[in-house]
Amino acid sequence: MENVFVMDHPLIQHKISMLRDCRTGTNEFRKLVEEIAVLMGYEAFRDLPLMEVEVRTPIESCRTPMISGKKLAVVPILRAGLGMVSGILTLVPSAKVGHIGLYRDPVTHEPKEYYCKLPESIEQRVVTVVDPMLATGGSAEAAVNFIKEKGGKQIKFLCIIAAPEGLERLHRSHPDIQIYCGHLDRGLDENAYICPGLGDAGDRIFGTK
Ligand SMILES: O=P(O)(O)OC[C@H]1O[C@H](OP(=O)(O)OP(=O)(O)O)[C@H](O)[C@@H]1O
Ligand SMILES: O=c1cc[nH]c(=O)[nH]1
Ligand SMILES: [Mg+2]
Repeated sequence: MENVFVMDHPLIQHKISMLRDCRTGTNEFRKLVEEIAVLMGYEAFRDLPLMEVEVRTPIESCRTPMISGKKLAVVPILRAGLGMVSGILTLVPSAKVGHIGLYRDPVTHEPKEYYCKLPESIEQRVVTVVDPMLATGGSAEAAVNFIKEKGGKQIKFLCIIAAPEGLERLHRSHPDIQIYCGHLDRGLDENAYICPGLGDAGDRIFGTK
């Protein structure tokens, strides 16, 4: 699928396996989510535009590439997406941070909005939406809808684990955005949880249940 990238890096796969393990506690889980976000961000930012700048080394002056003045924003889907923000900011520390609050209705599994605050001039930014889990795709689809309604144009979506159902829904609704998945799992169960998945990402990051 065009614009869909499933990661195959061994470090990402290894860390995802550790996340899945039900014996992995909150502290370690949170660290792993952050580390995976760094590794996924490294791949996802491959296409950031560069420009040549003049730099004087101790030897001589040269023209050398730096990230062009493109503005960046990272937008976690609350709560679980918060766990990936620090990893992305490690790579792009000057990015602005927006927040979109959504939770899944326990019966319909459709997303309910409770918060949305995005950085200014969103239309000029590369917007990286982060959420560890892409299950039915309802939350990601709604988040991208909000960002587009506010003018966002260049959007990337990063998830650690995707179900085929959610990936297809998000790609069908928003074929223009780039979707990066750490791993594509088998599918959803009757409660719309990803199988084998890792359980409830928000609860495991924040130690709630
Ligand atoms: O693709 P979907 O079917 O929409 O499911 C994925 C969403 O479910 C989880 O959030 P949850 O509703 O558990 O909220 P939380 O992060 O506050 O725990 C997850 O972090 C995604 O946002
Ligand atoms: O498996 C799932 C599905 C939705 N949200 C999660 O946190 N986990
Ligand atoms: Mg949750």
